[in-house]
Amino acid sequence: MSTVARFLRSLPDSTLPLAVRGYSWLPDRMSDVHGGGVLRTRVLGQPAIFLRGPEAVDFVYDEDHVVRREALPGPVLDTLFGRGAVHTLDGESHRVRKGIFLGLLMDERGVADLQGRVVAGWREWTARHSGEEVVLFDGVAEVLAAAVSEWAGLPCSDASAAGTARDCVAMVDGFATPGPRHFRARRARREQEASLLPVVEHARTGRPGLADGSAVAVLARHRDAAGLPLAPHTVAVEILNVVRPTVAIAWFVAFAAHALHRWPDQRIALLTDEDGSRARAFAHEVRRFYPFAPFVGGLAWRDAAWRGQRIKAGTMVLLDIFGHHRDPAQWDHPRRFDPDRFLREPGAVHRLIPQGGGDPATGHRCPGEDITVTVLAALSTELASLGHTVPHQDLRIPLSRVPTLPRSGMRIRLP
Ligand code: HEM
Repeated sequence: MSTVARFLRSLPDSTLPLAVRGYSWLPDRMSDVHGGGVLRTRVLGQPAIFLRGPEAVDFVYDEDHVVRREALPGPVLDTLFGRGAVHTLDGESHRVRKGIFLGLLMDERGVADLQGRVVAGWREWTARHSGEEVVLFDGVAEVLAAAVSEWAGLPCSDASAAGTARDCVAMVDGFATPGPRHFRARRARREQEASLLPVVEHARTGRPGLADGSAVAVLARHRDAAGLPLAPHTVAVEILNVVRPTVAIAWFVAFAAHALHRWPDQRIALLTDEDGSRARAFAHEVRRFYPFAPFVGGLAWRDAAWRGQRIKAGTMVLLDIFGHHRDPAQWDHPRRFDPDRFLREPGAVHRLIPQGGGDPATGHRCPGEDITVTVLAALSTELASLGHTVPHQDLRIPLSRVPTLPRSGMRIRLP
């Protein structure tokens, strides 16, 4: 065995401390290298290297260094993304599949249509529960599930929206943790995938009223270069890759309510927003300041080097998202909640990586960023003008939990 191989084998496995300490585990352990950070360890028994810094973003999003096939562990596929998802593809097959998502999710009119449905659903929900004390996170997840289901072309009722919201939240909540939350996530995915198979079948045999441009129609009727359709299970997986992350915007909305409560001046800023720029800056700062996706990455497919660090083929290469957004080398006063940083320096938005880095058209960066920012900005503005009160509750955000939330789920009393 070579010296390098012996060194890699001797590294401690960090899976357990990572699961126990969550977001707070990594930043303390990164050692600084000029212009970035690095940590060598093992995750799930595999050699892994965590990287941080702008050049690390470029490195991780270069397919010449890092690939996705066989990179994502089974427990993440069976909960968060689904087997055969776009997240697991490389090269030409990724480009073709990603093209479907770019067309569906980055079309301006489509984004505006979804935003309109979300805001209408929100107003209806706040009116229906007027005077009640509600858990904002749960309510918003249902509003988002109903809006995105209809928008995507899924048959939808109040009851099915509640079930979709519950299952999508479970899939996100349980992907990074062992135990009951993880088993709930697996069951939620199994049940949602199974319930979508007849929907795919129906879309293929000509469901009356199904809009041609909807996610269900486009994915179900897609033909690859050889003229072959996607397997029904793959279509179900990819429909969920539209619905689930849209429901997950509820995490950011709960954080937005937390920020408006903690820094009331922000409410005034949103109420006096004339052109929507403050609301978007606020949405960006919520995505920077509050923790959500902890890291992303893949596998080094050949020996490579980053800033003098040798990376052997087969090493997991992970980009530290949480640390990136708190790095004083990249952000002035990173621990200050300051949406104006994006108004003072509009280019700062390009340093954000809460939904991955690089170019969504050519790499794995999230194609749902426009939707996320648009919906989050709209609901933040709705919250600012709602006139709700925030009852006494536990608003601490535990960093040991991934994903995390204010402990109370953010309870508010509606006017
Ligand atoms: C809650 C807000 C969201 C967060 C935090 C988020 C985060 C992410 C992250 C970290 C990635 C992985 C990037 C990588 O692998 O390098 C990703 C990919 C993806 N996201 Fe999002 N996302 C969000 C919202 C959305 C929405 C609203 C949609 C669709 C409507 C969406 C659809 C996708 C898809 C399809 C991919 C796979 C892209 C690929 O592999 O090429 N996401 N997202």
